[in-house]
Amino acid sequence: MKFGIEFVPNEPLDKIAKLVKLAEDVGFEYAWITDHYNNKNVYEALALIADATETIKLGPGVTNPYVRAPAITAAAIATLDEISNGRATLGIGPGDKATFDALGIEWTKPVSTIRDSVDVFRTLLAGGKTAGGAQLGGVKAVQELIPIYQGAQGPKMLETAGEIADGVLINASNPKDYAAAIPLIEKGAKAAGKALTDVDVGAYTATSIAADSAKAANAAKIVVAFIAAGSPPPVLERHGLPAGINEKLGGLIAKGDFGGAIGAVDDALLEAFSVVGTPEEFIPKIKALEEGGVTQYVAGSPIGPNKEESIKLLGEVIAS
Ligand SMILES: C[C@H](OP(=O)(O)OC[C@@H](O)[C@@H](O)[C@@H](O)Cn1c2nc(=O)[nH]c(=O)c-2cc2ccc(O)cc21)C(=O)N[C@@H](CCC(=O)N[C@@H](CCC(=O)O)C(=O)O)C(=O)O
Repeated sequence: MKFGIEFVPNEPLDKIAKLVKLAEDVGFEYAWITDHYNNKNVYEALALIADATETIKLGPGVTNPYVRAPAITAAAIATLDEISNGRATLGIGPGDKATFDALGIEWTKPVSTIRDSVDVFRTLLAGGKTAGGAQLGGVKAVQELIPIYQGAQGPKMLETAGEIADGVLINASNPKDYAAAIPLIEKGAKAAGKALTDVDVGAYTATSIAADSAKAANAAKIVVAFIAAGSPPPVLERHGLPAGINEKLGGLIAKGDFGGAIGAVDDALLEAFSVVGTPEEFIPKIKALEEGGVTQYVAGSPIGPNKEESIKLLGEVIAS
């Protein structure tokens, strides 16, 4: 199992860079930085992280082909690859409607848009020219392939990821979600003449680890509340959760009653939408994901009550 870690660039970037260096030191292989317009810029964050680290692979987890033209993303990732001495990875996803509504961007045909953007990335990153005549010049044409990972959850997106991407990053924390996703990824991989083993299946989880189990669980509750609120009925059914819990949590969140939302998150919701506990409790949970076909465990927000402590504890899990 490979290990990755996610950071949201909404805190001081020098602090994030130090935490990524710590993650590298304890054995993490990938650092994924989220990309939302209302946070700090993903590429400036990645440049600082590249400068602070030596071996960890790093990239947006995930950007999208709507807020930046694919050629701009290709130039940004080629630049990151140059300044990180060949450690760049590119995570690309369809983004979300709320973001594009806020930015006045029309969000159409996400599957074909992702597919077309990956074509542009591969052409430009290999030093080629697109049909429209775009070509990277100022950055070293990247000879070796920069791995392209696709953020995906819907069935069509999962199948497309299996077909066109080197990896997939799935916002899910429970083996039941991978039991549903992996056959779709495999179908897409086979359509491209690949095997499932050619695709790095990344579990982009809501992680919270601490020496004290209850503290770990409590730190995850607000994140789980948001995930559950955004989960469609079929996902609730998959996890045996009560119908309407998404609306209930969504209502509490919408009126700013975060205490009420946290209070409504029980063990069943934690089990469905996060991986929480002590290092000893983590090991079988990660094993279960690995047996379910996950090949990269990505420790996503909140990571734990104290990020630095939690990264060190995850290092114990990686070493086990
Ligand atoms: C578009 C959507 O795809 P989805 O994969 O479910 O999108 C949910 C998320 O993956 C998407 O919002 C991501 O951008 C969210 N996301 C992030 N989004 C961000 O904006 N920033 C991030 O940092 C970020 C990180 C991230 C990490 C992992 C991850 O899995 C997702 C992440 C969907 O509805 N897909 C359906 C329908 C697709 C569809 O619209 N099909 C149409 C159009 C077909 C066409 O496009 O040609 C049709 O069939 O007619 C499907 O896959 O079946």
